[in-house]
Formats: sequence, C-alpha cells, structure tokens
Amino acid sequence: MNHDKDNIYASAQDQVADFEFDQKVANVFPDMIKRSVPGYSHIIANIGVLAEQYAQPNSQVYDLGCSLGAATIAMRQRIHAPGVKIIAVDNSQAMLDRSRQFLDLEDSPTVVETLCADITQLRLEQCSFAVLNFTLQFIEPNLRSATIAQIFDGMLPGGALILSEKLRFDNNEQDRLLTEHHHDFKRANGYSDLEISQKRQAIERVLLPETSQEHISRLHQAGFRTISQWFQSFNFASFIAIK
Ligand SMILES: Nc1ncnc2c1ncn2[C@@H]1O[C@H](C[S@+](CC[C@H]([NH3+])C(=O)[O-])CC(=O)[O-])[C@@H](O)[C@H]1O
Ligand SMILES: O=C(O)C(=O)Cc1ccccc1
Repeated sequence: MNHDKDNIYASAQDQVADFEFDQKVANVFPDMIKRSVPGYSHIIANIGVLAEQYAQPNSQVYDLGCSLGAATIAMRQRIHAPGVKIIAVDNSQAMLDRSRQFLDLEDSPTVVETLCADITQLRLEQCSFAVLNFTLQFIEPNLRSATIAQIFDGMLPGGALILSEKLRFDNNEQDRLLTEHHHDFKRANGYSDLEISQKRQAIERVLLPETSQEHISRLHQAGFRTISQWFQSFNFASFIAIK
C-alpha cells in the first residue's frame, strides 16, 4: 500500500477551491491527517481502547465519516465482544473505495460493512458505540443537532459516542494563539507557509469549528448523561458522551 505525501497545496494556485474529499485527497489522506491534526494517532489508538470497553455483545458500532477507516481498524483490532458489526460510513465514494483496500488487509471476527451515505440522513440501530472523529465539523451547522439527536436515538443504554473536533474559542486572543500554535505544529511537520495558507483558504468555508461549550450543550440537549472532554491538543479536542 503506497502512502503518498500530501503536496496538494505546495504550489501557488490562482484560485484556491473549497476543500473536497475527492480522489486526490484520498490518495494522500493518511499523511495529510497525521501532519495536520495534533494527537491524531493518540486519538485513533484510544478509540480502539474505548470501543473494547463499550462494544456490547450482538450490537452495532458506527464509524461516521470513516475516511480510510483508521478508527474502524483500531476498533476491530480490540473489540472482542461476540456478534459485533462495525458499520463504516462516508459520503465520499473516493474515500470509501480506498478504505476497502485498507480494511481487506486484515481478517477479524468482527464484521465490517462499508456504507456510502450521508450521516445526516442515517438511522442508527442497536448501537453501543459511535465515532464522529473530525466529521461533525464538516456538516452544515443547522443540521448538527438533528444528527447528534439521531445518533442518541439509535443508541442502547450505556452506549457511548466519541466526538472529536477542531475547536473555535470565544476569547479572540486564545483563538488566535491556538490557531498559531496549530500552524506551528504543521510547519514542524514539514508544511510550508504557502501550503498552510492555501489549505486554510480551502477549508474556511467547509470546516466550521464550534466552541467546546457548543458541543457539550448539544450533547446534553440530545440526552447524553455524562460528557467528558478526554483529549485536547492546541485547538483539537475529543469528547466522550454516555447514554
Ligand atoms: N454528511 C456526511 N456524511 C458522511 N460522511 C461525511 C459527511 N460529511 C463529511 N463526511 C466525511 O467525513 C470525513 C471527514 S475526515 C474524518 C477522519 C476519519 N474519521 C478518521 O478517523 O481518519 C476529517 C478530516 O479530514 O479532518 C471525510 O471522509 C468526509 O468525506
Ligand atoms: O489541515 C488543517 O488545517 C486542519 O484543520 C485539519 C484538516 C485535516 C484534514 C482535512 C481537512 C482539515
């Protein structure tokens, strides 16, 4: 399996188009996400650890906005409850096609089904564990509450949702500093100032971050009982919400 280096924004573009999860991105995605999201590998490994804890026998586990299936692979390696099916969902066919190449590399008693669907339209069933690992931030803000509510409705008692997101901060100084530190992180991982600035333009209309408080309130409103922020690195965080 070749992991191409992300140089999508390396040369100057006249017009930077809005970011899309197309074939070009699918080809470089493992490199892009590791060099762009602080703590990504830590989050993926611990999604595996948490899935092992929360996956109930004969239930379903959902990876919502699975991209190439990194979280699915981590979960499949650790879940040993019997009769668990992982449903890995994405609305980008390019991402899903490539995810199958990764998923087919290993065999496991936990069945994995891939599904090309829009998660805002999805009804979950018998769900003991669901993952939104940097996916909600790409959903239109006015559809986010209904999407979280649908996940809650499809969940079994004691089920858990992992929500990882890029954050925005109400305090302008804090927002500016953490954004700068994130850009320093990208620079330290080999991205040039041009790459950082063009990628920033590409995502500014499609990745719409919210504050930690907005996420926590929405999860409470949907009915989740216990909500904890279990991870943060610069302006990237992950929450766990229990039904
Ligand atoms: N409405 C939607 N329905 C389904 N999928 C969607 C939708 N909108 C966006 N996506 C999909 O959500 C994924 C977001 S990437 C997730 C990383 C992964 N979770 C990982 O753990 O590696 C995050 C990032 O690139 O920052 C993409 O694959 C989109 O096609
Ligand atoms: O690259 C960035 O600046 C990000 O905020 C993270 C990211 C990672 C992968 C696709 C889109 C955004």
